[in-house]
Amino acid sequence: MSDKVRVYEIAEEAGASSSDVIAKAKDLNIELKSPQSAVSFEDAEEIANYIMTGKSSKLPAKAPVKAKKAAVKKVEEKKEEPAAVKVEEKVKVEEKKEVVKKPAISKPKSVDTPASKTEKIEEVKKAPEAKEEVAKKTEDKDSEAPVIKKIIPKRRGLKIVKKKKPKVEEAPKVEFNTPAAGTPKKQMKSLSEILGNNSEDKKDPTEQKVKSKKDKKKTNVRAQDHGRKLEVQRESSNDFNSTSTDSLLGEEVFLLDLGLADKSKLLEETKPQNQNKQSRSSRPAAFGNRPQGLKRGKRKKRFKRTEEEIEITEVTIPEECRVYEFAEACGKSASDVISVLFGLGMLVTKNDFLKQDELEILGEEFGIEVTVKDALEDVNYVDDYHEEDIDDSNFVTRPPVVTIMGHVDHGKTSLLDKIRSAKVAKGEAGGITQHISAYTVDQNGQKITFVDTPGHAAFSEMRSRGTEITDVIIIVVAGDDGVKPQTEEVISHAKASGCPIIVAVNKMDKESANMDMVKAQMAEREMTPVDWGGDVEFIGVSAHTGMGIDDLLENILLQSEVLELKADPSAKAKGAVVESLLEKGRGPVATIIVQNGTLKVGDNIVCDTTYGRVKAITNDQGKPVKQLGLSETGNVLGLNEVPVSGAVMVAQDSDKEAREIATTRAEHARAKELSKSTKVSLEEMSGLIAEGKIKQLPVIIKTDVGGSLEAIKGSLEKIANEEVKVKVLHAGVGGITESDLVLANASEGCIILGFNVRPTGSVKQKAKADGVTINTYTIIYDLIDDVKDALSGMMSAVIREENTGQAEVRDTFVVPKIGTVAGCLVTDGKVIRGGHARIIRDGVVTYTGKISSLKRFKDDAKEVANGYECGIMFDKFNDIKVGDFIETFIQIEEKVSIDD
Ligand SMILES: Nc1nc2c(ncn2[C@@H]2O[C@H](COP(=O)(O)OP(=O)(O)OP(=O)(O)O)[C@@H](O)[C@H]2O)c(=O)[nH]1
Repeated sequence: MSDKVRVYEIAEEAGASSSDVIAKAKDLNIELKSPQSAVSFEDAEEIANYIMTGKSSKLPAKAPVKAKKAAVKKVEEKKEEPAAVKVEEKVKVEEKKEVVKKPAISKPKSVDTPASKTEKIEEVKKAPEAKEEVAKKTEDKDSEAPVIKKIIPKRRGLKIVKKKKPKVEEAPKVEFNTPAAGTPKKQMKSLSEILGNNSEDKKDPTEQKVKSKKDKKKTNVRAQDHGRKLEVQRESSNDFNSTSTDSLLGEEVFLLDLGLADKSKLLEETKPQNQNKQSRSSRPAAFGNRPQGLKRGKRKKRFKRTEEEIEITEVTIPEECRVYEFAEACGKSASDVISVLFGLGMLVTKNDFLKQDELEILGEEFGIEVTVKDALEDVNYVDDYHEEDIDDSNFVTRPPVVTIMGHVDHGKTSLLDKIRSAKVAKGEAGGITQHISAYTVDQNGQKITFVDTPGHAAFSEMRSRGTEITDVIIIVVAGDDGVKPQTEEVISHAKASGCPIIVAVNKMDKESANMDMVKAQMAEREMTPVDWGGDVEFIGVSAHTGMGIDDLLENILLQSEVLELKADPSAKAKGAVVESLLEKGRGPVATIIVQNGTLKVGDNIVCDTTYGRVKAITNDQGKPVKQLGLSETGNVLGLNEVPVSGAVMVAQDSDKEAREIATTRAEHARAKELSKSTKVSLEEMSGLIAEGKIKQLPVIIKTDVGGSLEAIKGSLEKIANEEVKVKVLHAGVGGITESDLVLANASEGCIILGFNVRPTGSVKQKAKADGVTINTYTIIYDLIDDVKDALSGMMSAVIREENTGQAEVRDTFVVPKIGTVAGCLVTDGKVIRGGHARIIRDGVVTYTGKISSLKRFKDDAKEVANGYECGIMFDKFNDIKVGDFIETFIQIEEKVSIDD
C-alpha cells in the first residue's frame, strides 16, 4: 500500500468533491493542485476529518456544517453496496479506500490486514462530545497494541461506547490444512485464516512464530474481530436513521440519527452479528458465503433479513483444498464446481483435493483469481530460523562438508573408507569397519566432513527439499573405466547444485588407469581440467594404496577457503538428517550434521514431522558426547519417530513449540497422503472408462535405514506403464511386524519387501499361516528386478502375428453345395491349414478368416510349400477372385516385460 493518498480518494471517502477537498486542504495550509495530487496519510486524515467534522487540530476549532451532509450522502451511496459479510470483498473495498479516518490515526500496517487482532476500528461519527469520551473508553487495556483508526464516513453513525468482556469466540472452523482432528487450533489454520481474515497472518514473522498461550491472549483476537464486525455492520448500516443504543458484539454502540430512511435494513444486518458473537458471522464471511448459520436475536420478528449477493473476484486458498472447500471460498456450490470439471472431462467428488491445473481452470471459469497459499506457512520452522537476526560477529570458519558421487563400482565406498581409516585418529579402528553415513577427518589440523549419500538421486532429492548440506562435491571416476552413464548423471546433479567440483580419478594404482582419457572424456562434458585451461581440479587417487588422498584433502581445503564458510557456534542449532533408522532398544536414531549453532543434549528439536528432546548424542566415532559443533556429525537419540533423510533439524525454544510444529507438519503430511490416495481413486474412477486397465501390485516396504527406504520407494513408484504399477501401501524403517502382515492381508496380492530386514519368530509363522509373501533383499537392484518380474507377470500377453506364406489365386471353381475353391500357386513361404488367412485384393485386405480346406491335388495337405499348386477353401466365404492373394499366418502369444 502506498503511503500517499490522492485528493479524489479523500473526496470519495469524505463524500465531497475534489475541489472541496482542495479548498479545505488550503484551510489547513495544505497545498493541493488537482484531484490527482497526493498527500501523506496523516494529512489525508486531517483533511477528511476536517471535511466531515469541521474540526482539525491544524485549525482553531471551526464548526463545519457540511460534515453531516457529507455523511448522509455517503451513507446513501453505501446503501447500494452489498452487505453480505464477505471478508474478501470487504478487504478489497477497504484496500481501495484505505483512507484517512480520524485524528491521530496510525497508519494501517497493510491493506491486507484490515482487521488485525490488535487493531481496533473506531468510528467517530457525529456528536463530538460523545465521541471523545467513547474513543477514550474504547482504547482499552490493549492500548499497547497498534490501534488502527480508520475514518470511513459511512460508518459515522456508530460509536463504540463501552466494550464488554471481549469473549474468545469459538468459531466453527473449517480446518483445511489439517483434516485430522485434535490438533491445536493455532497450528491448524482454518481457511478463513488463510483467506486473510486472520490478522495473525500479517503479523511480523517473528511475532508469528509459535507463541505462548499468554501471548496469544494478549493479542486479543476478539478485539480485532470486533473491529471487523463493526465494520461490516457499518457498511450495512448506512441507512440507519435513528439514534439508539444497542448491545452490539458485546459493545455498546451509539447509533446516530442521521435522518435517513430505512432503518430496518441496518437492523436486519446487524442482528445476526449480535447473536453470533462475531465469530460465527465472520467465518462464513471468510468463505465468501452468506452467514446462513447466524441466529436471530430478539428483534428477529421485527425485521426481515435480506440477502445480497457479492461477486467474489479473488480467493486465497491453501494448497490442499478440497472441492467443497473451494466452492465455499468462492461462494459457489460444490455441484457447480463438480459440473465445471465434469464438463472438461474431470471426474471429481466433493471431497477430492483439487490440483493446480484444476484450480486454474475453475478460477478462469468462475472469473475468480485464485491464489494458493502455502499451508505450512505458520510452521515453516526453517524459514523462521533464517529470518531470525543473525549476529555475524560470532561467525567462525566452519569445516567444509563434502559429498562423494560417482558411477557404480568406481570406488566411492573404498575411497570414503580409505580416507576415514587414514585420517581418523588411531585407536578408533573398531568403529571404522562399520558403515557410517557421515564422519569428520582431520587434515593437518583442519577438519573436513564427508557425507555418504545413498546416491546422486538421493542427493538431489535432498536438495529439492531444501536440505543443502554439501559445500564441495567429489566426482569419482575409475581411471581404468572412464566416464560411464552414471558419471554423466552425477555431473548434471553436481552442476545443478552449484557446488565446486573436484574429480577424483580413482584406481590409479591399476596399470590400465589412464588419467588423460578421463580428462578428455570429462572435458567433452564441460568439465575441463585446470591444466587444460578449465576450472576443474583432477586428482589421481587410489583407494587401495592411499595414493593422492592427501592431495585430494588439501584441494578440498583450498576450495573451502575460497567459499569462506562461516557459521555461528553460539546460535540455536540447525542441521540436517543425513540418515535415520529405528534401533531396537534405542528408538529412532538420526544421523545429523550440524550446519549452524551447537546441538546439545537436552535441546528440543524439530526434524520436519518429528520432534523430541535430545536424549543422547554419539559422535562419528561412536563415542557419547554432550554436543555437536559446526559441521560435526553424530547419531542423535530422542526423536519421537524416525525422521526422513534430508529433513532439516532446528532446535526450538521449548518442547511445546517443537511438538506443535512437528505435529502440524505431520498432520499436513498425512493430509497430503490422503489427498494422494483420493487421487488414486480418481484415477480408478476414470479407469471405469478404461475398464480396470491399470493393475496394481500392492507392496509394503520395510528397510533398515531411511535412505534406502526413500530410494526403494522412489524407484518402485517409477516402475509403471499404462497397464501396471506398484502401489506402496506402507513404507517404513524397521523390522517386519505383525501389523505389516495385517495390512498385507487386507490387500489382495500384497507382498512385503524387506531390505536388510528379516522376519523372525511369530511374524514368520504368521506370514506362513496367512499366506503373505515376504521377500527380503540385501541388494536394491534384486528387489527392483523382482518387482519388475512380478509386474511383468501381471501384464497381458502380446499377440504377435507371423506370416507363413502367400499363394496367388490362378483359378476358381465353384463346387455345388460346398463353395468356391481357389486354385492357387504358392508364391512365398508356405501356405498352412489350421492357421488364419486373409484375402488380399489389389493390395487391400478384403477378408480375414480361417482356411477350411487345403488340398494338394485331391489330398488334404497340412501345408503346401513355395512353387507348388494347391486348392484352398475358406470357412463360409466364397468371394474369391482370380488375381487375389491368400496369405496365411499364425498368432503367437508373447509374454511382455515391464522393461519392454
Ligand atoms: N585397484 C583398485 N581397485 C579399487 C580401487 N577402489 C575401489 N576398487 C575396487 O573397485 C570395486 C568397487 O569399489 P566400491 O568402493 O565398492 O565402489 P563404489 O563406487 O562404492 O560402488 P557402489 O557402492 O556399488 O556404487 C571394489 O572391488 C574395490 O575393491 C582402487 O583405488 N584401486
